[in-house]
Amino acid sequence: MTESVITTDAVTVTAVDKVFEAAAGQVVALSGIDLVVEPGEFVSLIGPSGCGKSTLLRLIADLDTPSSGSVEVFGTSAHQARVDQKYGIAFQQAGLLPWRSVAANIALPLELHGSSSVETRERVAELIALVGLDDFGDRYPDELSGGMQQRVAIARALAKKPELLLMDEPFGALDEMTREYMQTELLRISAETGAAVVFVTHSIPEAVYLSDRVVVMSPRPGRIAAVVPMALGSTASRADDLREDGAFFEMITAVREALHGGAPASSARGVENR
Ligand SMILES: Nc1ncnc2c1ncn2[C@@H]1O[C@H](COP(=O)(O)OP(=O)(O)OP(=O)(O)O)[C@@H](O)[C@H]1O
Repeated sequence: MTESVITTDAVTVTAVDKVFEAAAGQVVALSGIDLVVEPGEFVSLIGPSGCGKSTLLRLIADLDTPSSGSVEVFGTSAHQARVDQKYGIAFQQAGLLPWRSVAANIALPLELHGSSSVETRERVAELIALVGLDDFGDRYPDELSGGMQQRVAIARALAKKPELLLMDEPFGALDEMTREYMQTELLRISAETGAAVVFVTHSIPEAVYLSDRVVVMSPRPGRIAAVVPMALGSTASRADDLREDGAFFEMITAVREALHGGAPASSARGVENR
């Protein structure tokens, strides 16, 4: 007799449409979206400006609801997953509270969830070490660089040990060197925590470097045009020198061609080749 192992997807998006009622009429932001993200998998969403990347992430995060179709997170509704704090979320702006220290910012979700002060202190110390901010726990956000602020935001998102991280251009405001460094750090952190990640980006190399699969979207209405698997080995084993590897450039070309419907072409509006 063979044993069957039942695994629950991290994210299951089924036949999702999203229509906004705007003053100028209806905007069909998403149409017929089907997407499954496996536990521990790193999936990036890329596509031209306005193709619905942020809208899709917001539906997964239960910050908005689909017009039709369904979104499940670890087998429950997106709403229930939010209530159960099954995911952490990080945006382009770190969104830290300026009057709270680094440690107190990271502690916030734990305090809101009623963790004891001993538990909170121990978990905050673990998280500060995880994101490499030892010695900065007592500092305030305005004393930190942009990259350090994003580390705090990532630590805060991980506070409740979520098995899913939702990230909307978290490194978009960083300079190129800091951005590459943070990408490598994010892969280390996601390997250490085992969390699945859904990551919105405008950068093709960023999507390629980070992802197991890159989801390429097309606009008006926002659809999934292609899903490109990255033949670059496990994300946990990727290091900086991958950026100079021929296989890396091949994957960049594959994503760029998918963005242009298979034809080699110049850059799509809102998508960066750097
Ligand atoms: N609250 C809203 N009301 C009306 N229209 C909206 C709303 N939110 C998004 N849209 C529209 O839905 C479409 C998709 O927007 P969304 O922000 O998801 O795109 P995006 O791919 O993340 O864009 P960008 O790359 O520029 O951030 C756009 O046409 C946008 O104008």
